[in-house]
Amino acid sequence: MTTPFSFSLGATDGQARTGAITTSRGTIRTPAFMPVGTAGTVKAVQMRDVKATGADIILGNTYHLMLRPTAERVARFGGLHKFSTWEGPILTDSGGFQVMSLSAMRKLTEEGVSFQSHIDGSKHMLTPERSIEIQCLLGADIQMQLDECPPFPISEEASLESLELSVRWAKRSKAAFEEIAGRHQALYGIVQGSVFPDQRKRSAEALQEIGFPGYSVGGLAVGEGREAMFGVLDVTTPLLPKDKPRYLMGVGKPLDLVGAVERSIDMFDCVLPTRSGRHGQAWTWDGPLNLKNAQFVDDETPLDPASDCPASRDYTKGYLNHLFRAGEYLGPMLLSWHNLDFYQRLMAAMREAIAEGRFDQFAEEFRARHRERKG
Ligand SMILES: CCOC(=O)Nc1nc2cc3nc(NC)[nH]c3cc2c(=O)[nH]1
Repeated sequence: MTTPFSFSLGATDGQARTGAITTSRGTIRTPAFMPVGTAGTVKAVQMRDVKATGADIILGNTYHLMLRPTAERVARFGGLHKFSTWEGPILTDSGGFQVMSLSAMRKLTEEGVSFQSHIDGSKHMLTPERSIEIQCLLGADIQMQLDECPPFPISEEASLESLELSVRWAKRSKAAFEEIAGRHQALYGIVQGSVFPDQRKRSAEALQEIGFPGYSVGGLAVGEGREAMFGVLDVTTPLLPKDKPRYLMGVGKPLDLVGAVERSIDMFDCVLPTRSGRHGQAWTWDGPLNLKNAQFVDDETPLDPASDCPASRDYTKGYLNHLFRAGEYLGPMLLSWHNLDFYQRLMAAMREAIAEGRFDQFAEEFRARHRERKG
């Protein structure tokens, strides 16, 4: 655990950029997509297969793991890497977003968030300090400050109050992190301010005052829509230091990823490839396919013959259709695996296009080909 966290910028092409994040557990090629490993598992996909798709880093959720099996038990197993057998870098969230979206009886105060577990109703308190303690017990290489993700829409004054709280929690998170984290670990600040440009500026400046090795853009992908999200990125990313990674949380569909890379985002996480895969939706260069659809019953072609991922190359759409109609476990397993492989191929294609100075052309061709809705 000696290699300190560092980010080196590679090629740039307009606002888009490539880079490499060095951690003590390996290098992350950016722009990067992080498969979501909510409860210490990327649902229905083995870690060796997640790695085979090209993922350099996965995400773990503090809220889920603190409730079950608890952070202390994961620590007794040697941390989340050993427990889950994922040997590469792990990023954990701070738990705030999921407490607000999953737990019951939650009460938010200056101190933190008290809530009842959605699993067994047990009472818990998440403070900036406790969130950092949990993320350190898990052994996360990249950690998040505890923040408040405001609902959308929200009034300007309520949004300002929320971002000010998140800034105070950023300070407390960093103080706690400096007390107990290792030099190989990094803590990101989270920019809030909803859809208000002046508030995004205020949040970005306040966080840089505190100083972080990376910055997340929070408060997005909460129903504001693609154009409003891009609009917030247009005003926010230019305010952030160019030599530090920018992470857009909870995003997104392939067209969201392309548009956000175009607006200089370096890191993404989203449950979409795995969650939609479990329900029969396959993501492809031409757009999403619902493999349960009758049109695929006799389809003898694979999802992507050009891929080296067995799930994309070795199975016909007709077989996948059959698996989902029969309710077979292998259906969600193969489609989650394929979707993760497609997402990594998209990220690799974007990294290559940026490095070769042809990202605009790539984005234009992708947007022309990738039909999100039929017709
Ligand atoms: C992943 C690290 O996140 C945090 O610790 N806080 C945080 N998480 C978010 C997750 C989000 N997911 C979506 N859409 C699916 N939007 C999100 C926003 C946040 C956020 O503001 N703050």
